[in-house]
Amino acid sequence: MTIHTDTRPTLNLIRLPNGKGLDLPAYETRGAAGMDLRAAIDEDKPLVLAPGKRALIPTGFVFEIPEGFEGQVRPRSGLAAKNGVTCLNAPGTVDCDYRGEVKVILVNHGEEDFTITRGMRIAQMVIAPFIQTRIAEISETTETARGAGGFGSTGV
Ligand SMILES: O=c1ccn([C@H]2C[C@H](O)[C@@H](COP(=O)(O)OP(=O)(O)OP(=O)(O)O)O2)c(=O)[nH]1
Ligand SMILES: [Mg+2]
Repeated sequence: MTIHTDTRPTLNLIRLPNGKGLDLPAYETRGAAGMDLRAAIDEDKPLVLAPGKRALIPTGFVFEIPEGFEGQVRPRSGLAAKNGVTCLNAPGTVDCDYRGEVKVILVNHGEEDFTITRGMRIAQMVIAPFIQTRIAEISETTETARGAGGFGSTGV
């Protein structure tokens, strides 16, 4: 018999009053990189995002992201491709010391109104490791072949 242990880090979360009854953020498939986040808006107050407009949408949860990891709030490609709806600040950064409600900044780059209803999966969050560096001010950098070339310097 093989005993499978789940070695994944744990993501603790707290459900806020506006998250009552919402499905937990979840990985929709076995290999999904991101867990989908749902709109914790009022059932009887759908949010109509007009073309060019943005909105800060609550998810109903506070996440306790493990130390050394961040949450990256990213768009869902389906909303982007079909409706032109994306995360304005993609990827949004959720710090591991943040203890407020995770929110999603959606923008409608499409040509039609986009209606967001309670529980709609509006974005996804990827948990990724990060490092912090020591920061040191210096007077000269090392020489490299690239030098200061960038922004298309190597051609198309
Ligand atoms: O899409 C996002 C981006 C950020 N946050 C929360 C978690 C994050 O830890 C905090 C601060 O984000 P950020 O550092 O990107 O924003 P800021 O404008 O620099 O605010 P602050 O001065 O609070 O750091 O806001 C979200 O809930 N969703
Ligand atoms: Mg900041």
